[in-house]
Amino acid sequence: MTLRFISFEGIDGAGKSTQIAAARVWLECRGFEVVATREPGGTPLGERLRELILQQSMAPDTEALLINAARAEHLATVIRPALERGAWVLCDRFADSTLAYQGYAKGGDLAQLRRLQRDVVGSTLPRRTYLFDLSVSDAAARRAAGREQAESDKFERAGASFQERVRLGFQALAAAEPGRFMVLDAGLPPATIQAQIETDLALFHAQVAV
Ligand SMILES: Nc1ncnc2c1ncn2[C@@H]1O[C@H](COP(=O)(O)OP(=O)(O)OP(=O)(O)O)[C@@H](O)[C@H]1O
Ligand SMILES: Cc1cn([C@H]2C[C@H](O)[C@@H](COP(=O)(O)O)O2)c(=O)[nH]c1=O
Repeated sequence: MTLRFISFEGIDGAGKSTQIAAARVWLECRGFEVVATREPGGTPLGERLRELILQQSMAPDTEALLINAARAEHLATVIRPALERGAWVLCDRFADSTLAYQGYAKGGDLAQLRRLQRDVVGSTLPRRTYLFDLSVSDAAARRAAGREQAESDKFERAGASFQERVRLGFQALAAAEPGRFMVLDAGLPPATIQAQIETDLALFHAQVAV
């Protein structure tokens, strides 16, 4: 059921949204339905929770529970129905972000976060995860060039050492599951990364089709 479920992960500003848009076009040109979505968010309720999660300071357990509440709604009303009708789901962040941000970067208990994840996500896990690996300074420069500071959220404002811990967290997650993760050098030009993803999607699509 999760064969066409793909997540895109990485620190803030690493280039995920840019490549999701390209992957969407690639798949749609081949006749597939694509649902491109994001976390936290992806549903009307999830987008309201996103505002709180990204802007409001809160206790660590509250944050993890709200993120997972948004995820439960997202899975029930968007992700699972899309996968069941055969659509591809391209998700801008999923459960790995919770382990990287709330776990590795904020110091949350990884075992507890994984238990919560198991309860909420069950077996609806991405079959492929593209990790956009980029230096914290390059990502910050991209964010600064791409938008006004006033639009930044609390995670982006948490500083370079926080983003560094997020990056290391993602690298640890990728090392533990090399079959699911494909680590991309997000410092390469967009067209190069797009070609790498398209090559991978072509192989991946062939496996799904048989
Ligand atoms: N490979 C790249 N090289 C240089 N700039 C890039 C590259 N990919 C994306 N960008 C630019 O960097 C900025 C951030 O890209 P994008 O929004 O795709 O990142 P993101 O990972 O989705 O960010 P966020 O996590 O903050 O939503 C944008 O201005 C985008 O045009
Ligand atoms: C899913 C998820 C997200 N976050 C953080 C990571 C980012 O800073 C924001 C989302 O912003 P983006 O522009 O959509 O990338 O939320 C988190 O801390 N934990 C999570 O599980």
